[in-house]
Amino acid sequence: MYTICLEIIKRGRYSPKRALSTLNKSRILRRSTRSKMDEELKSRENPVVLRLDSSEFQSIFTPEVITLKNIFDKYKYEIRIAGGAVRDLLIGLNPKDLDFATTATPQQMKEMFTSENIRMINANGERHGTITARINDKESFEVSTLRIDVLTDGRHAEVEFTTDWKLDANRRDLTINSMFLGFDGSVYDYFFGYEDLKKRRIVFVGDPDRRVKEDYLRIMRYFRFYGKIADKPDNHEENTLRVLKDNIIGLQNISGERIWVELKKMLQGNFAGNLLKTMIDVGVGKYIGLPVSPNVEELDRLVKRTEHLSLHPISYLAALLRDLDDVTVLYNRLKFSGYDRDLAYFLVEHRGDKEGSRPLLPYEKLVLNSKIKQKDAIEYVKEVLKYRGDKLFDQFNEWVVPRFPISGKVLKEAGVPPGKMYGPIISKIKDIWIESNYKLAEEELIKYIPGIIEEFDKNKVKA
Ligand SMILES: Nc1ccn([C@@H]2O[C@H](COP(=O)(O)OP(=O)(O)OP(=O)(O)O)[C@@H](O)[C@H]2O)c(=O)n1
Ligand SMILES: [Mg+2]
Repeated sequence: MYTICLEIIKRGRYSPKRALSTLNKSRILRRSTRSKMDEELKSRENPVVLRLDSSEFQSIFTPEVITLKNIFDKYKYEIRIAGGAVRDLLIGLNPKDLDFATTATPQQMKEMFTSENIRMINANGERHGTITARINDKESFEVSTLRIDVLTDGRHAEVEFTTDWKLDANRRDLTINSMFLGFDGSVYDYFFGYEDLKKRRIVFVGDPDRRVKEDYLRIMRYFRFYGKIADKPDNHEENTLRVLKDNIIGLQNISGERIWVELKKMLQGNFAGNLLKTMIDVGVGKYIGLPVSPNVEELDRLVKRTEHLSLHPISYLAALLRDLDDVTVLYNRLKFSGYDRDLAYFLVEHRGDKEGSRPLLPYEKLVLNSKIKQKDAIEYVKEVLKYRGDKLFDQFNEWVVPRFPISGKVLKEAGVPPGKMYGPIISKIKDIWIESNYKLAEEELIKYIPGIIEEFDKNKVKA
C-alpha cells in the first residue's frame, strides 16, 4: 500500500494529503490481490464465444469507423468495439453509440492521430485513457486504452493501462457490459455475459460488493439494465439486492445529474413502477431526494391503472410525492430540466382536480391561460390525464386549440386607450370567450369592453 501511495504522490495528480485521505476512504487493490481475484473469478480460457454474421453488424461500420480501424491496423494496435454496443447488437438493437477499446496507450494514440492528421477533441478524457478522434469532420469516436482501476473512491478511479483484454473486461460493471466485438465479428466474452444475456440475468462481474464500491452509480445502473434485459419484473437475486442495500449510503456522494441520467433511462424502460418500488425497498429514496415516506400506495395505483400506457418518467416520481415542497426537494437533488420540474409541479397540483359539467374545461383553461409555452402546457395536460387514467385523454387529444380573436390591436381599434389595462381586460374577455365554448366572435366580444372597464373603475374607487 505504501508503494502505491508513493507512486500516486509521485505522479503528481494528488497532493500527499489528498492521496492519503483518498487511500483511507478507498479500497486498495494491490496487484497481487488483483491477480488472485482474477484466478478465483469464474472466467473463460477461450473468450471467443461466437462469430456474428456480417449481416448482423455491418450496419455499424460506417466509412468513418472503417477509417478509424485502418489507422489502428496501420500502426499495429488492436481495436475492438466495447461494452454497451456489443450488448445491444447481441439482443438485436441498433447501438446508439460505439465505444472502442484498444491496446494503444493514450500517448501512442496521440502520436498516431497527429501523424495521420486526425483531429482530437476533449483532452479531458486522456487521464482515464480515453482519446476522442474526429474522423472526416463527421463522426467522433471515443477510444479507450485497456485499463484497470488501481484505486477507486466510489466516484473516480486512478487507472493503470494494460494490453490484457481480460483485465479490462474484469473492471467493468456487469457481465453483459463486459464483452468486446472484433471487426471480424468475433465476440470476446470472458465472464459469461452472453449466457447471462440469453438468460436475461443482470450479474456483476466478479464480486458485486467490490464492483459497487468502485462506483456507487452502479446501484442505479443495475436497475436500469434490469429493466432493459430482464423478462420478469421482480426476479432479482437476493444476494445482489443485499449488496446494493449494504452499500446504499455510497449514493450520497454521487452527483444528482449522474443519478438522474440513469434513473430517467430506467423509468423509460420496462417495469418502471416495479423497479422504482424495489429501489425504494433497498433504501435508494433518501439519497435521490425522495421524501422519507414516499407515497408507494399512490405509485401502486398509478402502475395498475396505466399498465397499457407509456408514462413520462416524471409521472412515476410524482406519484411518490405528496406536495409541491416534495417536488422542490427532489428537483434540488436530481437537477432535472426546467421542463421536467414544471411537469412535476403540474402533476402534483392537478392530478386531483374535480370534474365539472364540461369535463375538459379545466384542462382547456390550463392551456389557454398558461404562463408557460402553450406547446408544453398541452403536453403537461396530456400527461396529467394519462396519470389519472382518464377517459378524457382521447378527447383532449382531438381538441384543436381555438384561436382567441382579441389582441391589443383589437382593443386599440375599439378605442381603449393604451396602457396597463390591456392585460386584465384581455384576460377577462378570454374568460367570457372560454365560457361561451369559443362561440363568441370578435364583434360580440368587444361589446363587453365598456362593462369590463366600468367594473374595473368601480373596484378602483372602492380600493
Ligand atoms: N459505472 C460504470 C459505467 C460504465 N461502465 C462500462 O462502460 C461501458 C460504457 O458505459 P455507458 O456508455 O455509460 O453505458 P452503456 O453500457 O454503453 O449503455 P448505453 O447504451 O445506455 O450507453 C459500459 O458498457 C460498461 O462496460 C462501467 O463498467 N461502470
Ligand atoms: Mg454507451
